[in-house]
Amino acid sequence: MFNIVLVEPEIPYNTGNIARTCAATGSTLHLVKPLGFSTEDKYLKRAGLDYWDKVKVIYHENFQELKEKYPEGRFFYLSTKGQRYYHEVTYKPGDFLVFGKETRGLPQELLEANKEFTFRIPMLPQIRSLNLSNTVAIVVYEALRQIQFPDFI
Ligand SMILES: C[S@@+](CC[C@H](N)C(=O)[O-])C[C@H]1O[C@@H](n2cnc3c(N)ncnc32)[C@H](O)[C@@H]1O
Repeated sequence: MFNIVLVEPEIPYNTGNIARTCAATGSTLHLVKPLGFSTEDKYLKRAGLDYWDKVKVIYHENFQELKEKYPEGRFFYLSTKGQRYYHEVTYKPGDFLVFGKETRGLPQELLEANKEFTFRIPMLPQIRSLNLSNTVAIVVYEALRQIQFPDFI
């Protein structure tokens, strides 16, 4: 349905939680290397529970490689630096929702090159950022709401 892209994720239980969200929403999970953990990590597996076999996971050596694989893809970048809100996008099935690493977010040059496709989730001003796995859930469920949760119960 949607494509969730994690660029260089660092914390295994975040990626495990996100894998569970992907299983629940029929989203494909794209993991862009380098990863900050082993794919055998016990926290990664535990956070994803027994849902791992229900998720399509695709690994990419770097972000450029991923973009070249999907030349027709529509890419939306999630960052605290986005000038517009995430719910202002009109999402379509197959869209790529791109999230940054826990410590540093998405690379500055990627954000600079994609300003008009970069969106933020509103927060009170004194807060630096939301947890990565929470942002994925917020955005993918907004995207699904817009397409009216096809086949969901
Ligand atoms: C913990 S945050 C990274 C924090 C980093 N200092 C920054 O400002 O980007 C990890 C990722 O979660 C997503 N994220 C967290 N809070 C967000 C927000 N309010 N709006 C949009 N994306 C957010 C972004 O994709 C970000 O790259």
